[in-house]
Amino acid sequence: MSDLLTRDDYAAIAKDMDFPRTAFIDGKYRKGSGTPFKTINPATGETLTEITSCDAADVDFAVSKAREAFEQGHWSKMHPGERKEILIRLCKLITRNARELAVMESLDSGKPIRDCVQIDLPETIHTIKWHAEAVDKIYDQVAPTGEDAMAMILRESIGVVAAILPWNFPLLMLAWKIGPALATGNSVIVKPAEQTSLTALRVAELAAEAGIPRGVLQVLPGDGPAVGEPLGLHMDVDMVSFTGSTETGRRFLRYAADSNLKKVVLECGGKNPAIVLDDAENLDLVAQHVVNAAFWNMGENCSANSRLIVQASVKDALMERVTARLRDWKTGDPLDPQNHLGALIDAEHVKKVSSYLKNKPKGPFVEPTIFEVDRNDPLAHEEIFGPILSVITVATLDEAIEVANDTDYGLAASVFTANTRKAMTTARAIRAGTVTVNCYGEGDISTPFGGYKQSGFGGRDNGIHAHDQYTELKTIWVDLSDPASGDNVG
Ligand SMILES: NC(=O)C1=CN([C@@H]2O[C@H](COP(=O)(O)OP(=O)(O)OC[C@H]3O[C@@H](n4cnc5c(N)ncnc54)[C@H](O)[C@@H]3O)[C@@H](O)[C@H]2O)C=CC1
Ligand code: BAL
Repeated sequence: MSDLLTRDDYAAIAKDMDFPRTAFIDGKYRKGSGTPFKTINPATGETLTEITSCDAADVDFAVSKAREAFEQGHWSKMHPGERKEILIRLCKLITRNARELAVMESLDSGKPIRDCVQIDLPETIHTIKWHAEAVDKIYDQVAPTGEDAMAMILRESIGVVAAILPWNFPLLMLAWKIGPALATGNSVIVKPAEQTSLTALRVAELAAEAGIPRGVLQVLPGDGPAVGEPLGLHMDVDMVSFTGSTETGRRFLRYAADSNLKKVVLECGGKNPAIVLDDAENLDLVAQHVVNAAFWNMGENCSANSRLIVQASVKDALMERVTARLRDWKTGDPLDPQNHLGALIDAEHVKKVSSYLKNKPKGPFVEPTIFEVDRNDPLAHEEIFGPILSVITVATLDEAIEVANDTDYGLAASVFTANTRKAMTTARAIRAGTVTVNCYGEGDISTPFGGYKQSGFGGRDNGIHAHDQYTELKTIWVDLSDPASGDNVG
């Protein structure tokens, strides 16, 4: 907590804050043509500011500017080392403004300030920097053609990318998308979630200050139908990279099918299991991981371990420790650094999460809740996206794996056991993009993140694998055979 200020300090920063109110298009703040909408502080219900929504005409204009920038090549054809320098300059500007951005993120999303300061901001900066630093160290390939030819396999920027963002990690998801997409030379149009547009707009302003050419990074606030749909259907958008619900992800596949077959990469929901076997060591530590995995970010996290699958003989001992650990996790004012849980994103989401609870919360603050359920209970299957943990007791390892895989999702999982062979066979048996052993996490920036089954489609965020999303492969085949031999024809 040493890097945290007091609640009063954060409130003072919030009081003096200027919020963006318009889109960021073609290198400057510009009013969209749509209707203004309120951006609300979920913790207080107060209006932070009104933002002018964009509409389909603004999408057309931004796409034309993105295309123009891409064709001109001031960014797309810039030496990768120079792109790296500019992105690192952006990271320095974000660092310089980190305190303001952390408070803005907390006010706009209800996330606890301690997480914004200690996780979201440092991870955002680290992500952009990592991709920037990687991009001038990647070599293309030469295929094993034999002596008579030389075939080069090159990666080329894909063109105009639309990044559609969720509200649960506004800055970090922005970084997961723009880090690799900009590093690889694309023009990017960001559509933030309508609940949380502020920090993306501010970062676009900082990107211009850092030297990213106009049209290369644009931010278009507005809701799904106003901005997301026209981007998804646009004939001159080459790719959509989306994070959000599986339902909306499906729409983007339809938009692509109904327009130009743009590439679509989806990172969607999860109902992720944590399996605790009876030989798990250090149950105090396991309990810490279980609590963090289920309740971090109010459970508004696609990779939350919202199902705990525990072997019967160890269940009581574990649950005692989980309950004890939870006593330290306080819920309340997001600007108070003592609180681990802040406010849920909006009234509609509070209503959805509350529908699973007997004691209805009075406001946006929902206390962590644990249910012991049967494996067929809806609580064991539906993505709630709130601070609710469903505990399912099993007898054997085989049953644990069967229950873990009994879901439409396949984003992440954790397994706790002292036995390496069991850990590895379980990790392999679980159909999920990330499996952590004796810990909870999403890996780090060096490891790909994304889902099996209905948790994802088409690619991975993070790691060098993310660069695959934002590049096309081109083969250049050169005939080296002797023209006099005639072997090079037909
Ligand atoms: N990372 C994740 O896995 C996330 C999952 N969710 C899940 O989705 C549920 C609903 O949350 P929402 O905010 O409604 O998520 P959503 O998936 O509808 O929203 C994500 C993004 O898609 C855009 N969008 C929505 N409808 C659209 C449409 N018709 N066409 C184009 N773009 C559209 C939104 O404006 C936002 O930018 C949550 O309760 C949670 O279960 C929500 C956010 C993130
Ligand atoms: N946990 C990072 C991705 C997401 O929740 O949207």
